[in-house]
Amino acid sequence: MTDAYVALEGGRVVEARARSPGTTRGELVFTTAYTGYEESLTDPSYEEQILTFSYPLIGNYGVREERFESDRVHPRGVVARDLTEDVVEWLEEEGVPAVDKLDTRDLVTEIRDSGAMKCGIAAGEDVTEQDALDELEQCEHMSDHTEIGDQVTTPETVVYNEGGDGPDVALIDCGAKGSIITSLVERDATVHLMPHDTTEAEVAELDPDVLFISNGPGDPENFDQANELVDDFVGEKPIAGICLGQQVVANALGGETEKMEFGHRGVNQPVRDLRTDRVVMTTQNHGYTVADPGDNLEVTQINVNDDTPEGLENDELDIITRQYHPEANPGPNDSKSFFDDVLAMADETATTTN
Ligand SMILES: NC(=O)CC[C@H](N)C(=O)O
Repeated sequence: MTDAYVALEGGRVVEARARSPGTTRGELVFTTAYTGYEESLTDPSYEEQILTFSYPLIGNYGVREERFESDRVHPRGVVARDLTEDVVEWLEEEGVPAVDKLDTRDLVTEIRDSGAMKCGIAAGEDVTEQDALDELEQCEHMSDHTEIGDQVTTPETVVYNEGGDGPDVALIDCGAKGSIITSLVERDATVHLMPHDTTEAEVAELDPDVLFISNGPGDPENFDQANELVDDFVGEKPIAGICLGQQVVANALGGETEKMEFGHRGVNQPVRDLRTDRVVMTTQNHGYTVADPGDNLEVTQINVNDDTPEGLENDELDIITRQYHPEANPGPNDSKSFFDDVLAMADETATTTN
């Protein structure tokens, strides 16, 4: 019996099985990752999106809190071929609707052909096709979620590894994954996780060794204050960024971002470093990209599949950003040395100014 419906932009409705009941809406995206469902489901970058897993069986090794990237599930809904009881229980507790028993290959192919799309879901006893279409009708474009930063940021500054021997990092929380904090703390940095709307005066008072803009959901143009901070501190402090962070840094320094067709979504995205000519496999989940890096940033890494910028740098101004996720979780650890490079910029500045 059909007790769930997935309505796609354009009006097509796909039948499914309800697992975690409810109605929901969001931008329909996918991940091709075959592991790491706990990490993906707790990644704040999926806020206001519905996540489709293309790998057919999700939940086969349980749900463990130590693998979470934040303290809650962020996608508005979950779609998979088969979800295990463990995952369903978790999603029910979190109040996040989930459906399975539908052809996810077909869904992902449709997203790849038509681009990221709006989606409405209705799941549970007595729901109708119309309920899913009503949700779809109310679904907003990602770029219209102008206050999305408020939904994912820390309400106040939190300090990790206070008194550590390494540099002080002001990590501007646009929806930061926990593994970014862990990667810095493992290198003995002190991380000051600060709200996305932190002011220039607040950062100046802290006087960190590095300004780091985190990953995050939605359109980078909706993170005005993070953009301002980059503009305020460029040339004064080393600057780093991951994913949305790279996009914000580019926008702040005269570049431009744009929405991609369906984004980069998986844990096997090949990236070429143009300085060393080496290729690494990377984790990615982004729907916007830097269309023009502007005059201040050199493109040092590109995506092998479509040549889009994956790394931006300015050696003189001490800026280094990545479009992919060096912190992994999920995905390969090939580019963890990014964090060493970030902290080395801080050490160099400390040596030259002392
Ligand atoms: N993971 C991220 O930080 C995603 C960045 C941005 N929200 C995008 O979709 O492009």
